[in-house]
Amino acid sequence: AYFELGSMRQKRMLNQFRGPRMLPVVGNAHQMGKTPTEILNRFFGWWNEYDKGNFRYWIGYYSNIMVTSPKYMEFILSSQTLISKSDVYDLTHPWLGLGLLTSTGSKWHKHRKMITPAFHFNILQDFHEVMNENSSKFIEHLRSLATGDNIFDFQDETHYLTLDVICDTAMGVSINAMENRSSAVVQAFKDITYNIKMRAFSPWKRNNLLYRLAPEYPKYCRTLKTLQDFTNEIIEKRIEARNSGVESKIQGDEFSRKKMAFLDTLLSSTVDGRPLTSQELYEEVSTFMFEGHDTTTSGVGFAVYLLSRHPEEQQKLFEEQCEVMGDSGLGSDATFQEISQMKYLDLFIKESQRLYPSVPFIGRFTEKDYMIDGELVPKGTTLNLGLLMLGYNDRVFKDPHRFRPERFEEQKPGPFEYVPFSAGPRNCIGQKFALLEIKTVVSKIVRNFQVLPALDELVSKDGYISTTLGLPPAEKAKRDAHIHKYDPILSASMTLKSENGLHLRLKQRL
Ligand code: HEM
Repeated sequence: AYFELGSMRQKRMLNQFRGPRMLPVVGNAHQMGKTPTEILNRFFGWWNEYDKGNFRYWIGYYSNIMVTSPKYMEFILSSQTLISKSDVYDLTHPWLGLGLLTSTGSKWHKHRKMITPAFHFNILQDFHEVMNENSSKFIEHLRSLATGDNIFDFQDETHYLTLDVICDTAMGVSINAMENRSSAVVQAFKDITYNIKMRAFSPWKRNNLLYRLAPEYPKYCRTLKTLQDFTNEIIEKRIEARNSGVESKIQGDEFSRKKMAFLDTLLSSTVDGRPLTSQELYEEVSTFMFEGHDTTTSGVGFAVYLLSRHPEEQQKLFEEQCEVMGDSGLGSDATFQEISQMKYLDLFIKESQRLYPSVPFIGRFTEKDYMIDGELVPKGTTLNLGLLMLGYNDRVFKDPHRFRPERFEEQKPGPFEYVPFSAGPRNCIGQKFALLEIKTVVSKIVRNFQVLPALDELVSKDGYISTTLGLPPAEKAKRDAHIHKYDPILSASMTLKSENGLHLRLKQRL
């Protein structure tokens, strides 16, 4: 009775929205599905049913609106007040606390202003050196895997690369994850990101109290402690080194790099006229560690996945590399400027983020009533912004299941019709960093290897992707017949590493 009475006003207001019929107490929870794939299919099913617009659904007494209309996107993403995150972000709190991603109100405003200069053009150029160094190492490692018809899990390998890049740029230390992959810290980073995503899709494990009963809970606590100790120790050492003025003098030491790590920017910054507290430093550095490597892993992974399925587009990319780098420059590092000249690569990454955005959904929570596009959205509503769905809207992207990078040249989507990095004041602060890293790695891969799927028959024959997300049921059934166990995106979800991984083969070009 308490919950029913408490949600009466919301129910009355939300009835104006289209959405599936709900049952008492459970709402629509019984229809959601259990696995990430089932959940995504359910969302796409409703989205098609409600004419590719917004729809509301209830999980028990929690009201949700799936937002995909550009007008709503614009209102929400441009708002300076509707910036509180939905409860799914609470899953990151034990690790990240309240850093830039999860904080709200004046803390977020002040920290955003303070952190913005950390992505200044000059700093990004220094970071590009780190990206180049690490991707060269990565290429050498891939070379050792590119023997004969060897099949390996590409996503898994990429994870270590992006971890090395973010550790060096965020904290100024090298953990050499590519070589020390079994170290406790490296595994801890890997485990915690998997854990957060897995819990987001699991209604029971999402609950903190119930999660304590899960068999993996003790391991989760150990992982958390490993990460907290590691990050706090780096911060302490960095502060000590700064205080004693020995930063640049220790030869061969992990603190000897001259470039400015993100942590250094934080240590030289102030909020309300005071330096950041240890807790604030910890929260922001950890946020960057999380946001800065998992997203780029899937960014590189999905781009390379598409390379393997679409040989014509791969060839076009290779030709562009020859043009920009010159035949004799194919083995060298691309400069910042050369990367910006790679126009087809830019289109290719845009198209891969349309189909497989690294961040498929983002969430907000209304702390008061909002009037959006003539509709009253009541206080206490969770707004799930379906960035993933935007890419499959055939009113914006003609023939959306077709992989065609050129589409971004021919017709630009509106400012709120394609937003893989979000938009407005709370957009991705690391967008330029991310694109630079993804392009640096992909450009090197294309120059050095021909990327092939695990099995030849997985190559797309008609330019269409094999993912069935968003297709009407009849077409979906037709394509389902071609699903192959090696295809990671079909066999699992967009966001969770599948049981099969992203299996590829490489043939050396250089
Ligand atoms: C392909 C790569 C990436 C994608 C697609 C991506 C996407 C996004 C999206 C959609 C948001 C909005 C989240 C929300 O509103 O809840 C976001 C926020 C954020 N991103 Fe990224 N991101 C990427 C890489 C990075 C990198 C490399 C960094 C750091 C080096 C980074 C740091 C952040 C931070 C700190 C926020 C929170 C910003 C704020 O709330 O003010 N991201 N990102």
